[in-house]
Amino acid sequence: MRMRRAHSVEQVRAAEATLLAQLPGGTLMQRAAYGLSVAIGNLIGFVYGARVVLLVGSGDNGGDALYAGVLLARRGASVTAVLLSDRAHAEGLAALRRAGGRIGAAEDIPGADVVVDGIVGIGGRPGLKPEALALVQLAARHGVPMVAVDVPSGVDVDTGETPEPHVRADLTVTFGTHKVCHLVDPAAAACGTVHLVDIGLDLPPATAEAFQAEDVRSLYPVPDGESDKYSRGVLGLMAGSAQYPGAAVIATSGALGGPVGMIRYVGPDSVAAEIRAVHPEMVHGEGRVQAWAVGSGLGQALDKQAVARLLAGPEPVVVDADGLTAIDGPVAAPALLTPHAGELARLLDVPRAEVEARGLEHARMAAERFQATVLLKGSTTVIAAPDGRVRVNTNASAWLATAGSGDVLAGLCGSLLASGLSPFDAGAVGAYLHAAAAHLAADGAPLTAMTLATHLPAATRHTLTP
Ligand SMILES: NC(=O)C1=CN([C@@H]2O[C@H](COP(=O)(O)OP(=O)(O)OC[C@H]3O[C@@H](n4cnc5c(N)ncnc54)[C@H](OP(=O)(O)O)[C@@H]3O)[C@@H](O)[C@H]2O)[C@@H](O)CC1
Ligand SMILES: [K+]
Repeated sequence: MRMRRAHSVEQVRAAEATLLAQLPGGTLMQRAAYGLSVAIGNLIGFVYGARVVLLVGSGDNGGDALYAGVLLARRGASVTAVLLSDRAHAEGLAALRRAGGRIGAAEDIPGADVVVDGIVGIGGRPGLKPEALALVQLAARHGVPMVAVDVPSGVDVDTGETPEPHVRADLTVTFGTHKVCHLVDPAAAACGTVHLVDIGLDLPPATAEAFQAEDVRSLYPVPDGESDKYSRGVLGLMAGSAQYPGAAVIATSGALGGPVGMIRYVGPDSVAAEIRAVHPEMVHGEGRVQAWAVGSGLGQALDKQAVARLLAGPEPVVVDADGLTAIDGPVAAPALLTPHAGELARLLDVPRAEVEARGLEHARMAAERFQATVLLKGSTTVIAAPDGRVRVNTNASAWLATAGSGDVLAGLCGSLLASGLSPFDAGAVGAYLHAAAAHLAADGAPLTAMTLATHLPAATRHTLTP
């Protein structure tokens, strides 16, 4: 499967307007409603005799729900529409009545087989009005599956933020393209499974992209017959300390689980000895490198000037953990910064809760301010380039939240940089493979950073094998 692309509401509206001008009225809504009705049937597993409740708001989102209701009613479903506005889509409502649907109320919800959220779509503001919220909560209390039309009503479509109450769907059926809220948490978590229905929109470059295996395959630096350890790339590692020697061991493991040909460690003898005990192939001491990974576990041993020299230098550099504290302005080197929410909050001097609530916005802000690619770690990892492009990684495993997991990622991303990927590509490929390794290693149970790192080759093999 190819990259999942998300577009902004503005982009969708523009593409829709072009197409609307070429097609008979109502065609797009019919395409959307047909895809929606099929997806609803697939979710509940039957249509004939199914009890379907539509929550219908004032706009075209409600119109989609009504026309999907028409198609389901024609196939033998019992369809009721709960109208949340006296301006519900008039033609859709008339068509539903003709197909045998009726106007319903809250008491239809507890016995329903599915509730369809047509409250608001891309025209919605965040939040639900009290009446809508009560209906949504009623469905949740009775465990009735919820299908969101286009987006779960109440989320912020263009940012993935959820400042107000919103729908939590089991399935979201969207049209034409993904929206940012389908890819970026916390809204993405409220979408359930996302099903995309093609309605023929001709779209510009995406606002955000989510990598799939095929995208990783097209970028991964696979060595060829001419490769040697130097041409595959040498990674300089400035990580770990007497205080945290393990971070250097783990980052080395992450790097060796990537495509790099050799690791040079720069740091104290005692830490080098610990790395060597696990990875005898590591080389200790300065020398030519194609990229740097700095920061993991430096603790009080952090030499800000040494990090600042790398940030000013020509080689690309991954900056993680303590290394991030050396950044106070635009970075000259091609750089990939890998903060978690707390570290990004410190970098931007804003409260952590703001970064957690509005990750995409803050990752973008930092990328622009520091002229570096910013990979913000989280349940969806956001990767923002200084030119405004955004990628998100949506296949994370909750087991990844374990000590040392970030050191593995920093090493892996460094390895990808040293092999020639740009910071933006290294971030996206690194985040994807890191998560893929976590799924393999955890397999539904806890994992450690070292097991995560040792599963990188298998995760890479799975991903690179079509
Ligand atoms: N674009 C496409 O390609 C296609 C689009 N299609 C469909 O159209 C949908 C967009 O429809 P839309 O433009 O009519 O807007 P929609 O989301 O139904 O909102 C309508 C009105 O709701 C109101 N409102 C706002 N916030 C609210 C809130 N929190 N709680 C309650 N009410 C709220 C506000 O009205 P106001 O309150 O300001 O009077 C607003 O004007 C799209 O998502 C997709 O499903 C497909 O049919 C085919 C192809
Ligand atoms: K909706």
